[in-house]
Amino acid sequence: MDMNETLFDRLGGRTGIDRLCDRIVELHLQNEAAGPRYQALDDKTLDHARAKVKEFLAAGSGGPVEYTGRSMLETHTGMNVSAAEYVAVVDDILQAMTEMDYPRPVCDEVLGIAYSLKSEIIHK
Ligand code: HEM
Repeated sequence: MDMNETLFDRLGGRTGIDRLCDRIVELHLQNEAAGPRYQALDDKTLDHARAKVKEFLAAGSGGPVEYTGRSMLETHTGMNVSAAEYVAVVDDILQAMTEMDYPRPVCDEVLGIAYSLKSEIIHK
């Protein structure tokens, strides 16, 4: 592995990240635990959230992108997201990455980012 390559590059740049996030949101919509949260959104709100998630991962993985969305705390405050919903969302991330054949170390890095955000998202 080229250690100079950013996570953004290893995710396939913006093309790979956009495709990955599309699949993650598709899985969220079908998810038994977390699905209702996303099904409840109107198309415009869901499209907006999907676009911001792409930007968030592109910026957070070291890509040449600025995140212009709301903070994780601000976004999820008032939702009272449960720990079970959180696990369900992280499961979808791993499933999408596995389907897309990302190497395990790349999956682990993304899951690490997801877990690092947990306290900003659940029970808020
Ligand atoms: C790794 C964990 C997560 C990340 C990185 C994440 C990221 C984001 C981002 C970037 C947005 C859009 C922010 C904006 O509009 O400016 C968003 C919105 C949203 N997230 Fe999360 N999220 C996570 C976990 C969750 C969980 C566990 C749930 C609950 C099942 C959830 C439910 C939602 C909903 C419903 C919205 C749309 C809010 C709205 O605009 O009304 N998220 N999330």
